[in-house]
Amino acid sequence: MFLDVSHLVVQYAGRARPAVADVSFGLAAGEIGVLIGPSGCGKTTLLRTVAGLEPAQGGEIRLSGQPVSAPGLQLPAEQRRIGMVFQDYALFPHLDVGRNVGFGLSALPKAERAARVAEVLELVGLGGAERRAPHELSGGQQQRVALARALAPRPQLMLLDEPFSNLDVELRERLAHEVRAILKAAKTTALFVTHDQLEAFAIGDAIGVMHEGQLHQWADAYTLYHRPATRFVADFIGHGVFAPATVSTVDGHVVLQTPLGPVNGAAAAQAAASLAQGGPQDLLLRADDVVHDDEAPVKAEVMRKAFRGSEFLYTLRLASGETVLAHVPSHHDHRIGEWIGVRADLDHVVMFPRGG
Ligand SMILES: Nc1ncnc2c1ncn2[C@@H]1O[C@H](COP(=O)(O)OP(=O)(O)OP(=O)(O)O)[C@@H](O)[C@H]1O
Repeated sequence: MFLDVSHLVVQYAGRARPAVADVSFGLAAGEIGVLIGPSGCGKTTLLRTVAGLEPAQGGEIRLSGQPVSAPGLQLPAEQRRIGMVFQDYALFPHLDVGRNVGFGLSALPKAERAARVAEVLELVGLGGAERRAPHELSGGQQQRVALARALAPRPQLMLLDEPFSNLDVELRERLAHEVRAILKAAKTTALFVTHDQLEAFAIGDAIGVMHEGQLHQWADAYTLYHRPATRFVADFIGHGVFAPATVSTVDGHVVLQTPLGPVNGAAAAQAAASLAQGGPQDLLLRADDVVHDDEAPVKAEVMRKAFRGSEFLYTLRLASGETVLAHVPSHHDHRIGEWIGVRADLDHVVMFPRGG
């Protein structure tokens, strides 16, 4: 692994619990990792510790095989060859774009510096912008200049902490894709922090979900969504609810009972196997497991709806009183208070012990 974080512990003085608690993960060279989690879960602390801006109390960080943080060792930030783009990492307002980008290149001869500045500006789509002043640029362009400035000295690792959080939603989504392309073109290994799932999915080769200092899962987006390792990850990623999982045998077949009616087949067999391990369990019902079907015998009342372009996210209440969420194509525009038919369409089941 190019970046190797192993059993890392970071605890602020006077705090009862560590901000980062026994966290381990790795990034291969050229890979982009994303840390995601609710406010206060320790993402920024972890990133700052990798950067060398916070001391670790335990564990090890290796960069390209070399320990940069270990018991008795904390390599200073400036010796780690790490580039950083932070939300509040503003450009120098009195320097033009070229001087901003060339800021970390003072060791290079003038001509080489100018060539490298031109090269990274080209990379971020701002070729020829050297003479422009930061205030003449849009927020998105300024962040691309900040990215160019961080990339210019050829860091071995890039760290980005919510670099788009001051920008509007549409621009954020576009920039997320652009930044991924730029980092890939620069063949840079990068670790990115966000609390926005769509941003994480757009950027990350691997995504780590953190909660209260712990890393619950480190996996690609597909695995996080479909095979969440813990109940917290299942709840945090995507839209869904938990319902009690029970199986029964009907005419010799195993049937999974859900609030949306019985489910047969592979999903039922999988649920039965999981329940056989003992103890009550809950079944995750994602919004895309709940299908609107006028013919379905189970009806649900539309409580809320959020328009998302191609689909609605409906919040539905069943006659049994339980709430479920459903993604429904947006041409099915039902009124609040209307009752619509719903059924479960489970490809596989995700279950966790109750109360876990
Ligand atoms: N300098 C500090 N001194 C003491 N405690 C701190 C310090 N910085 C952060 N903390 C605490 O450490 C925990 C993790 O904070 P951190 O900023 O790493 O979380 P985060 O996931 O990045 O949150 P956010 O998304 O809100 O930025 C929180 O409980 C926070 O209050």
